[in-house]
Amino acid sequence: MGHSAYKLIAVKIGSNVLTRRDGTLDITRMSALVDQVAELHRRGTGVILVSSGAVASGRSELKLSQQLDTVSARQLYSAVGQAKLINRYYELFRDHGIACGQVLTTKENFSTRRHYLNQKHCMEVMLENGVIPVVNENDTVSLTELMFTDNDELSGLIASMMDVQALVILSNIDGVYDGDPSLPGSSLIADIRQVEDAAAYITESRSSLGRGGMATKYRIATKVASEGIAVIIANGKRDNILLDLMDEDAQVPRTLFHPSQESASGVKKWIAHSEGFSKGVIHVNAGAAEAITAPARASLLPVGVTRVEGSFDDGDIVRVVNPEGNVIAWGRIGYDSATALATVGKRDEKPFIHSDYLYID
Ligand SMILES: Nc1ncnc2c1ncn2[C@@H]1O[C@H](COP(=O)(O)OP(=O)(O)O)[C@@H](O)[C@H]1O
Ligand SMILES: N[C@@H](CCC(=O)OP(=O)(O)O)C(=O)O
Repeated sequence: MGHSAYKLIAVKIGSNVLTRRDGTLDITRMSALVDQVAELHRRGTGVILVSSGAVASGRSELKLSQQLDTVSARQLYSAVGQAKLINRYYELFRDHGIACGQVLTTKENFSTRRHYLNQKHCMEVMLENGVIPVVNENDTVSLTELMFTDNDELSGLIASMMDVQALVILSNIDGVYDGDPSLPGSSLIADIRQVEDAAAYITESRSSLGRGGMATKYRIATKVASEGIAVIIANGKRDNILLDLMDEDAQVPRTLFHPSQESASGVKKWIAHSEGFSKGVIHVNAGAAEAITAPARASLLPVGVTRVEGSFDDGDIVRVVNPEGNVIAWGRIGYDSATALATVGKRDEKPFIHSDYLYID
């Protein structure tokens, strides 16, 4: 697909793109990125921004006299920093005669289909009315154990939910390197296709402000690309980066994860990103494990289920575990937990999980 043909893209801007070395908000960089988003908007490409930077901008704003624990610091800094960040975006977009709006979300907002569709609707209304959504995690109220790994994970969920054609992840590095990027022998991998596996190259190192590092970017990028969405990792500190990425003739360094040709259904995409917030566990016997993972993809029937754990409602996401105790699939369950318990092992009952709603990793 020609890049200019993108109708809707998501752009994730990492903390370190928006902050200077001393931790202060880099307004010049922010302004340059907003100019490019505004230009794309004028050309008819819808843009959803996923912007980090709340904690970093709050931290540089406040001079505290006492030491704070991690949670207090995150809550305080993000409360102040997000206000500052969105205010900047608002003013910068207004200079272009464009309105932007704030979407603050948490992992729980993706955990039930109802919340998920509600959130999707909100962003659709914004886009239909020419408003640019600026998304971030609601760090002030997120529980530590239920947080997104980082905004890369959040941007993957948003890209998948909104059916964008491309997800651009802007970081402080040109893309994925085939070795430690700080070593002279390492070079940038320009293209990653589904069959290749570059995971071995990625180390745990990350920038001083980033949460997840390249490992989450890579994991998210391959998953999103497998859903038919192009994913580009590029350097947000490079001038004109966004417009150059959209221009096929511009030779700009980046890593492109080529999109799979098979696009997944809306429900399957939701399930694929839901592993972290499944509500229950369905243990299955060997026959059922084989049937649901076979290429023909059978539905999971009660007769193959040996045990059910957890409390869930009809329509929630559950994990499917084989007799060896490994998670082999996720799916949207067709029973609440009480009815599921009463139906375990029975014949001639409707599927626990219909094959359309089963996701095999
Ligand atoms: N193979 C690799 N290729 C590129 N970057 C890598 C690799 N392995 C580790 N990294 C690190 O990942 C960092 C980017 O991730 P992160 O710090 O989370 O950025 P962001 O704040 O933009 O999300 C790079 O600055 C780099 O130090
Ligand atoms: N929600 C946080 C983002 C933290 C985060 O994931 O940062 P990054 O790794 O730079 O994308 C903030 O706005 O500070």
